[in-house]
Amino acid sequence: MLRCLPTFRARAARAMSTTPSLVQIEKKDNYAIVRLSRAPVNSLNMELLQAIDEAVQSLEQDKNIKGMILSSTNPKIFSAGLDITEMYQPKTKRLREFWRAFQNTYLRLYTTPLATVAAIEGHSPAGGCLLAMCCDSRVMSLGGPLIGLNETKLGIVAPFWMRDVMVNTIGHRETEKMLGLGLQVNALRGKEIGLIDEAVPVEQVHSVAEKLLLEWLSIPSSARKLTKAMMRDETAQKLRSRLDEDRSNFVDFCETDKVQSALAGYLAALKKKAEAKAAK
Ligand SMILES: CCCCC/C=C\CCCC/C=C/C(=O)SCCNC(=O)CCNC(=O)[C@H](O)C(C)(C)COP(=O)(O)OP(=O)(O)OC[C@H]1O[C@@H](n2cnc3c(N)ncnc32)[C@H](O)[C@@H]1OP(=O)(O)O
Repeated sequence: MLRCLPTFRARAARAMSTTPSLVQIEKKDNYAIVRLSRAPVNSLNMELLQAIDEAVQSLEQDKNIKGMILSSTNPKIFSAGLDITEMYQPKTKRLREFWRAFQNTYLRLYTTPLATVAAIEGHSPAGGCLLAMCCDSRVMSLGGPLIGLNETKLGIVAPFWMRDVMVNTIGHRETEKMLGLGLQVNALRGKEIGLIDEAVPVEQVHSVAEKLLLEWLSIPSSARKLTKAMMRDETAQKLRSRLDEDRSNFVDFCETDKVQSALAGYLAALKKKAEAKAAK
């Protein structure tokens, strides 16, 4: 048995070196930094969504961990949102499972008793914006990066629960404009409308995120958790009571010719842009 151990260790090490983790977890004293790590742009495919859900769940079960900072290994991109290739020319079974993973990740992150801060160094459109809005606070870097729910610009519609989270964050009228026009804003504008709590130079994003997290963690734990639940459970419950219906709506909507051709056009535009960038 003892002689088997090095072989087992070597195999495990080999497996780790060949299977890059989609989410990196770095534990500090009483909190963890969770870094999205799916190259090139952290687009949220089913496996990344599941990995985020599992990461948060495992931290919830660690009695030493009270909070987390959600971040990215790519300083230019927090997350490019849902992986469009999951929705384009999909297989129905996978599409349903993909949406289930998105629902689960949202519910986990929005209602986790952990204190959560999003450290947004780079772009954060659509699903990326949702992940950030699920956190208790958001810090974003000044300059180029943009954040927002841009779905309408792709010819698709965000589900009611993405809208609800935005309404809870920035209010009804700002959501009406952001969502309807598919707007993305920079950190300064984000701060003006309450989408972002702190807009700072990129090199300060992590230290300010830590400061905000420690502020949440300075509140007596049970009072903080019960208040979070009081603020968020009603919104989460709305989806929990309609999970199947929401999945069916998504699958039906996604499989329409109109949505498929909108997604084809958007993917082609992204590809063209990437090719032009590579040619420079
Ligand atoms: C009524 C009932 C309603 C039910 C629900 C119905 C519908 C569903 C709605 C669901 C809600 C949707 C949420 C979403 O999240 S949709 C995704 C929206 N995301 C975006 O629009 C972002 C698109 N990407 C970009 O804008 C840029 O890529 C960037 C993130 C700003 C990064 O720019 P840059 O660094 O210049 O990188 P590239 O553009 O060159 O991209 C590199 C490669 O990555 C590919 N890519 C980018 N984003 C995605 C994505 N979201 N999914 C898949 N792939 C993506 C890109 O094509 C490049 O690939 P290549 O290197 O192979 O060419």
